[in-house]
Amino acid sequence: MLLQLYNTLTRQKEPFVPATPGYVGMYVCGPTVYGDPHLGHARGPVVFDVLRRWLLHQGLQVRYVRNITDVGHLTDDADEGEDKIQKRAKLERLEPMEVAEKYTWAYFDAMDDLNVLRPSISPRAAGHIPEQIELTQALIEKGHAYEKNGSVYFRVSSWPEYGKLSGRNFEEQEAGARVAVREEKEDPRDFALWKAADPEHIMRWNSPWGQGFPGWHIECSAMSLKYLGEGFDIHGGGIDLQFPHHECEIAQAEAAGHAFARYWVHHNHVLLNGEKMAKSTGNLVILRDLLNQNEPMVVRFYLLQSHYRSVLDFTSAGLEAARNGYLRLLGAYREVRRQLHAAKPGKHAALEKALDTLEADFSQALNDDLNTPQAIAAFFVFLPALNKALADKAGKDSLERAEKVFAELGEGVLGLFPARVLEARLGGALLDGLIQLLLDLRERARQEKNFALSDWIRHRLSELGVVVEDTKEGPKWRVEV
Ligand SMILES: Nc1ncnc2c1ncn2[C@@H]1O[C@H](COP(=O)(O)OP(=O)(O)OP(=O)(O)O)[C@@H](O)[C@H]1O
Ligand SMILES: [Zn+2]
Repeated sequence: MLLQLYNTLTRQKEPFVPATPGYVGMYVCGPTVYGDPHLGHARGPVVFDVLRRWLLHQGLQVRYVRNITDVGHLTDDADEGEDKIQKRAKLERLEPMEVAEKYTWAYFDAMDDLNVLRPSISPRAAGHIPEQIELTQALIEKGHAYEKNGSVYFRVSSWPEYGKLSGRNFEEQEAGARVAVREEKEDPRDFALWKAADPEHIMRWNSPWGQGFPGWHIECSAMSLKYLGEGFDIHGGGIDLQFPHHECEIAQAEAAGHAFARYWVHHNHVLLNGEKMAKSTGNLVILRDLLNQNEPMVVRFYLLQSHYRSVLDFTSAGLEAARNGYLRLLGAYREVRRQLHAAKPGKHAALEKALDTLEADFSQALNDDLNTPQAIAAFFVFLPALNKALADKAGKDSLERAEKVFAELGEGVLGLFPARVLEARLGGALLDGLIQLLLDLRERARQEKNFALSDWIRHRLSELGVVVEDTKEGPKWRVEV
C-alpha cells in the first residue's frame, strides 16, 4: 500500500498501514441535525467518500461509520446553553426527534445526490445512551471523571496527554473553555460527559446520576469503539473539530483504557466571503438550493478540485469554471461510449500510451495525501490525446480500455460519473417523443411486412446508442450513451 496520509496526531504525512491487513475501519463525525445542510457540510463527506473509494479500489474491505448527532450538542461548545435540536424543536413546534429525523433525511438526500456512498453504519447518539453511560462509569471508576449535582465531568488534570492532538497548552485549553465556567467544575478545562437535565429539558434519560443527557463528545468515543473496535484505523472530521471535540474523544477513550484511532484526518473549511460557512452565523449557501440549481456532479467536482487541507472560498465564478471543466470530461467519456458501438477491433498506440500516463499520475496523486485536484488534472492532461484518438476512430480495444479507466477511476474512485449522468436523456420530452415516433414508424413498416425498413430503423437507432427491445407490452427503448 503506497498511500500516504497527513496525520494530525504526528503532524506529518505517514504511510497508511491498516491495523488488520485487508480491512480498514473509518469513523467520520457527521452532522448535528438541527438545520438544512450548507455547502460546508458536503466537503467532509465527499472527501472521505473518495478516500473510502480509493481504499476499496485497492481491494481493501472498508467499514465506514458516520454518526448522526441528535442529542447533546449545546449552542455553546463550552458545556453551556441549550441543546441545538431542542431549541429548533421549540421554534418549529416539533418533537426533538422529529427535528432530528427531518434534517437527517435532508442530509442523506443531499449525500445521495452527491453520489456519496452510504455509510456502512450511521449510528445515532440518542440510540446509544447505554454505551455512553457505560464509558462514563468506567472513567469515574478509574478516577478520570467525577460527579457533581447529577452531572459528570472529565477530570482533565488526571490525563496529561490531553492536548496532544491539537497541540494546545494549558492556557490555550482554558481559553477554549471561555464563557460561563460552571462552578461545579474542578478545573475550567473539564468537560461534560453527562449533564443533569433542568426541569424544562425535554431530551432526558435515566442514568446512575439521575435524569439527564450525554455530553456531545462522548457519543463519538462510544460509537466508534463499539463498531470499529480497539485501535481502529482512521478518524476524520473538519478542522474545527480538532479542539475540543476530537481532543476530548481521545481523552475519553484512552483514559478508559482503550486504544483509539491511529490516523487523524482533518479537512479544511468551505468559506463564504472569507469566513467559515456556518449554520450558527447564517453565513452560508444552502446545499439543497445549490443541488437544485446545478447538476450535483458539478458541485462534487467543484469540491474535489481543491485539496482537502486547503480552505475553499466559494464563488459562483468558481462553480461556473467547474461546470465547464466537468462537462468537458463528461463529453469525452460519452463520446468514448458512443464510438464503442461501431468501433473495429484494434489498438491505438498513442491512446494506449496516454492511458498508461493517466493511470500512473492518477495513482500517484491520490497516494500523495489524497490529492484530488492533481488526480483530476491527470484527466485533463489526458484529454487532448483522447480527443485525437476519437478523431482517428481509434480501435475498439483501446476505446474499451479508455471506458474502463473512466468507469473505474472517474466514477469508481472520484464518483463523478454515475449512470444517471451518463444516460441522461438530453432533450427530455421532445427526444422521447421523437424516438417514439421512429418506433411507431418501425411498427408500421413491420405491419406492412417491410422488414428491411423496420430493421434499418432499429439499426440506425442503435448506432445512436438507442437500444430497442421488443417486449410483450410492445417495443421498449433505452439510451446507452
Ligand atoms: N464551513 C465548513 N466547511 C467544511 N466543513 C464544515 C463547515 N462547517 C461545518 N463543517 C463540518 O460539518 C460537520 C458537522 O458540523 P456540525 O453540524 O456539527 O456543526 P456546524 O454545522 O459546524 O455548526 P456551524 O455551521 O454553526 O459551525 C463537522 O465535521 C464540521 O467540521
Ligand atoms: Zn465526533
